[in-house]
Amino acid sequence: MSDTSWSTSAARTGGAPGLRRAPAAGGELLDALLPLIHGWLPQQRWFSGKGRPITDIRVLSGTELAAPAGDSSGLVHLLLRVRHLGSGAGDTYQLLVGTRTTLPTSLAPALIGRIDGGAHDGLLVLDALHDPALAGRLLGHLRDGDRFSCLGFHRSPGAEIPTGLGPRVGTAEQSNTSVVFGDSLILKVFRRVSPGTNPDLELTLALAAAGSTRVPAPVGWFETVWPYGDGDGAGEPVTLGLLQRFLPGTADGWELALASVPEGDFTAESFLLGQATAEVHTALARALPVETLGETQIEGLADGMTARLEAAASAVPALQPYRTALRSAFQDLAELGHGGRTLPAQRVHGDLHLGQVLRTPDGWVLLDFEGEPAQPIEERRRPQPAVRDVAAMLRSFDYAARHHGAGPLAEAWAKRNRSAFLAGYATTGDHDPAGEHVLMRAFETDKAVYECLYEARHRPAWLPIPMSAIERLSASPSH
Ligand SMILES: Nc1ncnc2c1ncn2[C@@H]1O[C@H](COP(=O)(O)OP(=O)(O)O)[C@@H](O)[C@H]1O
Ligand SMILES: O=P(O)(O)O[C@H]1O[C@H](CO)[C@@H](O[C@H]2O[C@H](CO)[C@@H](O)[C@H](O)[C@H]2O)[C@H](O)[C@H]1O
Repeated sequence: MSDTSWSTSAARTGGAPGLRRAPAAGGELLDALLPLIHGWLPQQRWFSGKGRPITDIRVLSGTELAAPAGDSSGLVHLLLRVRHLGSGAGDTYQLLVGTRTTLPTSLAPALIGRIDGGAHDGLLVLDALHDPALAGRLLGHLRDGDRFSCLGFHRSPGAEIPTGLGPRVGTAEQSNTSVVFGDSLILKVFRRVSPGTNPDLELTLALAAAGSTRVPAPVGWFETVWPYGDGDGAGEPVTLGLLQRFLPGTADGWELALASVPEGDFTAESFLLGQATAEVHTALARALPVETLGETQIEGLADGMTARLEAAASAVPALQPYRTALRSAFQDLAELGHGGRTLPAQRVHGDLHLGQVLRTPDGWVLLDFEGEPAQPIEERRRPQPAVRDVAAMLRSFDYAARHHGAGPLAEAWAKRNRSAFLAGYATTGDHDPAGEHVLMRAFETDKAVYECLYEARHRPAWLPIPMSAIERLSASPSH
């Protein structure tokens, strides 16, 4: 299949990447697209730089995905480096941009803008994932295992990708964009990307290969090569999208839990969720490398948590009064190591919460193994104590309980479900985290600190939820 690509420079041009081999038409199209994207990008839910003025948008790579004969619409894959006032290297975003000469009314919400002047005057530019025909073309590339320059599409061995599946974009508030095809498949297109295989792909493939049914089966993926010619990550793979089986008619744990707060009985589900989490941990520990953390590594873990606390406290003033008390949770963790304790570490989910689990008729399924989106991929791929996920899920019960306000009933709901989850985990896992007070307090504190920063940035009205945990955790010593 032919392709036109505008790759990035391998050479250093004043420290910044630039375009190499830009065919006149391609370069012109990119020049015309960028001003439109500049205005559109900050309005997207997945754009993480909201509120910070954009100083610079640079095309790291632009690849045209050739159209089938007779199709006049264009499809261009872009990796864009966006920099903000006062920030360093910036973030890299993935866009799939469609071009059309006319636009049916139904596609109006997908419109990014209209090119005004030049060789492409009047061309309509749209978010291709919201255009069913263009999204269908992407699925076709996955089916056929196509390659366009560095952009490679893959179908999992033995997996089938049927034709004729109608696409629709998922409505969930997301960090990425997912397209559901005919209630059979779901394609998650990662929006903010970085060098390295995304753990969502890596762990899903590993779990499926191990025969686990606790993740939707991976069906395909597409990737490229990190387009910087120099510096960190040069030449590393970059995961761009993951196609999985869609599980229709399921409800996520957040919706189900909320429906039972504060008086309903959700404990049987929480117990099963604890079991499912432990099963996934066991499978991950068997399938992927494990480590034993000794004194120095445990100290490093505790130092990392302290550093996160300090960074969060500078950004969220409400955390300031609790800094000393919270630091003690991390000091106690370091003391475990000094006292000769070692900790098993393994690959984990990394951002487990009730919104990341689906209840199917056969039980709970875990989604989105990406880890915390703000962490570098290298960090997210590091083996860690499995209790990180356990503590994160406990936080989620607290969130659900307090979603409609605090009170004794909400508190009792959280307590019941946290205990049931821990009990379920202990019956299936190889250890009982409930007895690990120091570990649990350190990881729960670390998560609540992360949540304060997350909420302050994304949903300030929710900040009181993690802040109430901060109050509780700072008042309760580990011993
Ligand atoms: N395989 C699937 N089957 C059914 N629904 C899914 C599936 N994968 C994701 N979803 C739905 O899409 C939502 C977002 O998916 P997720 O992987 O968490 O994306 P993001 O990383 O953008 O948050 C989930 O909460 C769930 O409701
Ligand atoms: O789902 P994402 O991978 O985008 O994760 C981020 O957003 C989550 C919110 O959507 C956030 O989770 C926090 O809020 C949840 C309720 O909305 C709650 O269940 C979680 O326990 C709480 O941490 C997550 O932290 C963030 O990384």
